[in-house]
Amino acid sequence: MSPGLELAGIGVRFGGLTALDDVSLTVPPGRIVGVIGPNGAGKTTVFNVICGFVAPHTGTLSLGGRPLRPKPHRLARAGIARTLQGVGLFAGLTLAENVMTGARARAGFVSSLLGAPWAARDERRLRTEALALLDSLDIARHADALPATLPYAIQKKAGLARALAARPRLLLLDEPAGGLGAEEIDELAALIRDLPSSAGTAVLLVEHHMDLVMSVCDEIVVLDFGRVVATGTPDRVRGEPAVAAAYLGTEAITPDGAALAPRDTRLAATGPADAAAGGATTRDATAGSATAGSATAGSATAGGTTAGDATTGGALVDGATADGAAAGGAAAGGRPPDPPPGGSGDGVVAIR
Ligand SMILES: Nc1ncnc2c1ncn2[C@@H]1O[C@H](COP(=O)(O)OP(=O)(O)OP(=O)(O)O)[C@@H](O)[C@H]1O
Repeated sequence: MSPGLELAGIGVRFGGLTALDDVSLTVPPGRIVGVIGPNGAGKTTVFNVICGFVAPHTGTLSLGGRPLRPKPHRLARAGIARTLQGVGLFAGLTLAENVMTGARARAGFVSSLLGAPWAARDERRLRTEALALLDSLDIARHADALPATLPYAIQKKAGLARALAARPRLLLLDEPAGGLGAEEIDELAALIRDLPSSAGTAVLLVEHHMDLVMSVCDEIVVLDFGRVVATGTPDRVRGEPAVAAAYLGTEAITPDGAALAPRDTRLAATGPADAAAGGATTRDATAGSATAGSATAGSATAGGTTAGDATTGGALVDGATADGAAAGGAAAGGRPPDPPPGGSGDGVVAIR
């Protein structure tokens, strides 16, 4: 079996801020790997590297055994599909038409553009495929409705259908549980668990909802301050002290023996930008430290080197951007306080 996604030694800096530091992870075909970590840990940056919105300064990427040099507008051709944190459907297209855009991205259909004689047949085939996908997610009855007329959970499923229509080798799921209720999340978990086995797809999931992550992932990679602090099965990761430290701010020892200070007091000046920032943290300031926060945000903004920043959205299908949805890569900002131990509002549940 050909290898799936491999990231080796990926490093990303935004000015003086180290967003990713020597991050390595593998997602074999047919497996689901989750990336978790507190706010600002670097999860979205991992996705943005894979999608080509952010260029790493160290490390290599490969997909299917070949070097991956992602171009955001050609992701589907590279075998990658991504769902967005929001929904990101095209507002003016029906659900079926939205899903058809995913299939077009895969196949590079130009027949309809050219008015080729076989265009109508191609379109019928795409629609049949789209309806089958919507049916598999139990939303085919909404095929001809516009997204805005439907409940959020159905729009989310349609976003998933559109990504699947590209028949990706790698599926990136960006906080799929966001905005869903408990019952809908259970249903989503069942769908996600079925994805790789049915198509041999490698699935990389970024999600704050721990119950979902723990229930669907074969393996979990835990990031904190841009570093991998734990990797393993859900059961193993759950018991890692470094994970508790990352989420709860307790002192802990990483698997390689390095001491981790409580998260909110950790300082790590790494370069001129930090010096200019008056020795502020290399990451977002912690809650309650307004001075460090503005200094860090200032240095990051000044040094921001991404191709995407706040406008990296809508990269679900090649050449397509949907109604302004942002796929991450937000400009530097303060790191919101982490949820309290044992769970919080906003659907975020801490490790337990
Ligand atoms: N384009 C950018 N320019 C400058 N700094 C950035 C940029 N994108 C991300 N960062 C910073 O890099 C760090 C990692 O951000 P990232 O969005 O990857 O974290 P995250 O784990 O996805 O957080 P969240 O859970 O809040 O979405 C943060 O400190 C963030 O402010």
